[in-house]
Amino acid sequence: MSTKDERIPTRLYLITPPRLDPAGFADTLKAALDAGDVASLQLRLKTEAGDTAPADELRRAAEILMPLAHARNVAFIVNDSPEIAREMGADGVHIGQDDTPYKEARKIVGPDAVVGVTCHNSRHLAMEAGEAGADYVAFGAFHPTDTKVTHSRAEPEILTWWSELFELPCVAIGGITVENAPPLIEAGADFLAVSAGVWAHEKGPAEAVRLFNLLMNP
Ligand SMILES: Cc1ncc(COP(=O)(O)OP(=O)(O)O)c(N)n1
Ligand SMILES: Cc1ncsc1CCOP(=O)(O)O
Ligand SMILES: [Mg+2]
Repeated sequence: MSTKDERIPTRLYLITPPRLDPAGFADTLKAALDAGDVASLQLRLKTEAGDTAPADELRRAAEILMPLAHARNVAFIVNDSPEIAREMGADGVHIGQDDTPYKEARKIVGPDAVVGVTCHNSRHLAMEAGEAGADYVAFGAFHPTDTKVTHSRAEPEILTWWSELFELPCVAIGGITVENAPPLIEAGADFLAVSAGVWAHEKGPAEAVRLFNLLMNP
């Protein structure tokens, strides 16, 4: 087991707000991505009812926001839709347990794209996803969140368990803020997936990205 010092630093995985005007969001996104290291940006657009946003909305947002991410060497991940991920030339897709099954998603996006899988607080789901060929597993929710209705609560121990047993990266998600992030970093999260903790930060998204980076690269 690597000691904390030897570990590759945890990195930030930003999740867009669930509803946005891509043209109006562009400057906010640029400022956030310019404020510190960000590994990836997930386009996660939802209807008021919580369903995946219509394809044309995903396409328009990707057309505007993906170039901003790529210009800063930030991977662009589409949530829910492997078809849109492939069509728009995104770096990958994130799928949950109620989305396109992994094997089908992989067939659509191809072998070189990133496919991430929601595993809630389940060791079994994570081992299943890893075995199937997922590029990362995501555990959560670690804290209460208003961004998504969640039914499972994960504890930091699952990050340590995963990191000590497997090479595959693990992502922590759910209500993560600058204040509650340290135990998740210590526990072994390779990435912190954050939405409101950045976009709704009292000092603005850019400052939130700067503060998260201070935690991860002290
Ligand atoms: C990195 C990451 N982890 C988990 C999720 C949740 O995905 P899912 O369970 O499919 O729920 P929705 O986000 O689609 O509402 C995620 N999007 N990203
Ligand atoms: C998509 C998702 N999956 C589990 S919690 C969550 C919401 C993440 O957003 P926030 O960082 O605002 O809690
Ligand atoms: Mg989903």
